[in-house]
Amino acid sequence: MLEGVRDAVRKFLRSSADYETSVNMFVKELQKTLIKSDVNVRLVLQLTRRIKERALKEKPPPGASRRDWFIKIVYEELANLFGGDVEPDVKPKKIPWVIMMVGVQGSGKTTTTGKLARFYKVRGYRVALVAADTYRPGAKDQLRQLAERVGVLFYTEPGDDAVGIAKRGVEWAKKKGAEIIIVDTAGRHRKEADLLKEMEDIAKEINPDEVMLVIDASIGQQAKPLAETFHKTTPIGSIVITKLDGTAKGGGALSAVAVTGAPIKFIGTGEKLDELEVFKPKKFVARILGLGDLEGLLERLKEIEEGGKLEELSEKIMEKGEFTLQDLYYQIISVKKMGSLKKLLQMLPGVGLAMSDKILGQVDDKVLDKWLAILNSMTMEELKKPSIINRSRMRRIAIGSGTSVRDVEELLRQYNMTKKMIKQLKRKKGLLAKLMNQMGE
Ligand SMILES: Nc1nc2c(ncn2[C@@H]2O[C@H](COP(=O)(O)OP(=O)(O)OP(=O)(O)O)[C@@H](O)[C@H]2O)c(=O)[nH]1
Repeated sequence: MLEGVRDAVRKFLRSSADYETSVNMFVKELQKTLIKSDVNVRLVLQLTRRIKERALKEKPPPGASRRDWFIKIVYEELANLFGGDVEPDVKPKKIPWVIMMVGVQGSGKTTTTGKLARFYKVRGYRVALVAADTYRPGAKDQLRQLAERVGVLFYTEPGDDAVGIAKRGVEWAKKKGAEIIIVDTAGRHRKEADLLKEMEDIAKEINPDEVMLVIDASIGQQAKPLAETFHKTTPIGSIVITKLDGTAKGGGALSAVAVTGAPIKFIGTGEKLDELEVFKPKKFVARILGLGDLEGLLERLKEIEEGGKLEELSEKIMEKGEFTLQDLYYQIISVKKMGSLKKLLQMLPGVGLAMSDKILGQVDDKVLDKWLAILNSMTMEELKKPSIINRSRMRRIAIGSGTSVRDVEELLRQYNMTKKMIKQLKRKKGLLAKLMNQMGE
């Protein structure tokens, strides 16, 4: 789902067009993908307007590139679209905790009841399931089988007294010492009004601690009126969106529900019993954006924001005896934050060593800025593994940083020299330590 976003991010980070053009291109692709995923058009426009506004207004902290900062903005705004910075609380607030499952037929309600039983069982709770769907033939048996497979308590009765079954089931489960009691209810009746009435009656009788509404993701933005209808009858405590694995419309369902303010607690991502996830908007969006890239990027921005730990950085490098472009990058950023090139030269084994006295004389802050621009145009992978930087990558980096291929080559040459020196130093230190040890023996 939303694969288009990941592609757009990739294109954006690699694009050699200027910043504003790249932003506009990205925003257009984002709009297309979201609308295809059935996100409400008004929401999409609001979102992209905010992204553009922030992209033009916000200044990244020194050392961070505008492009990286832009991805951070997109990340935050998309997370907002899907519910913001919440991490749902799935721990029962008291014991026993009674959950009543509601939702239309076919939404995956019974399957989700089984998944929840498993979810809580593996977290150490004693779970009981109560089958009170007296309308769909086979629903009770389906739940009984799920209960057996998961290995939890199970209650039902023959007949169609849904309210009575629910009530007696909950009482029975409490007597059996169940800590989590989940009641499955019908998803269809001859008339919608009857279904809602039954829901209301069951809720009155068993007084659930949580009413959980199950929604099939493939209904897209129709999830909003559905959630509202159910909420009017019985206040909905939480929502599960199922079948996110099988539809392109998941983005629509998630954003539509997020707008209502009802917390989405879980998402279903497959038919198997363990395919249930606690829904965390930020984690979800990170996945959409392509987690690998994003992790590196957020890590970079965090380092930049914290910054200033020059000695630590240097110590780490000497300890490892290895020096990557990423190290160089962080060092330069820290130096920029401190604002003095002299300090850099005193403290950095990396850059300091790389610059012979002759070069030292020529170096000024402009060189640092140039290097920073070059490093900023590299991908995380390139920073960590500079050996992959071939001619075509060099060209891209040069264009992205507004420098020349020769500048990129020069930086790499200096870097390689430094790397060698650090290795030698490390070896020397190691030898020295060995010698000292032998002498001490
Ligand atoms: N791919 C996928 N399929 C799911 C998921 N959740 C449920 N299903 C499937 O959806 C179908 C309907 O699920 P049920 O649990 O039987 O439907 P229900 O909502 O309980 O129906 P009623 O009991 O009549 O209300 C089944 O084939 C499930 O395997 C999911 O997250 N992903």
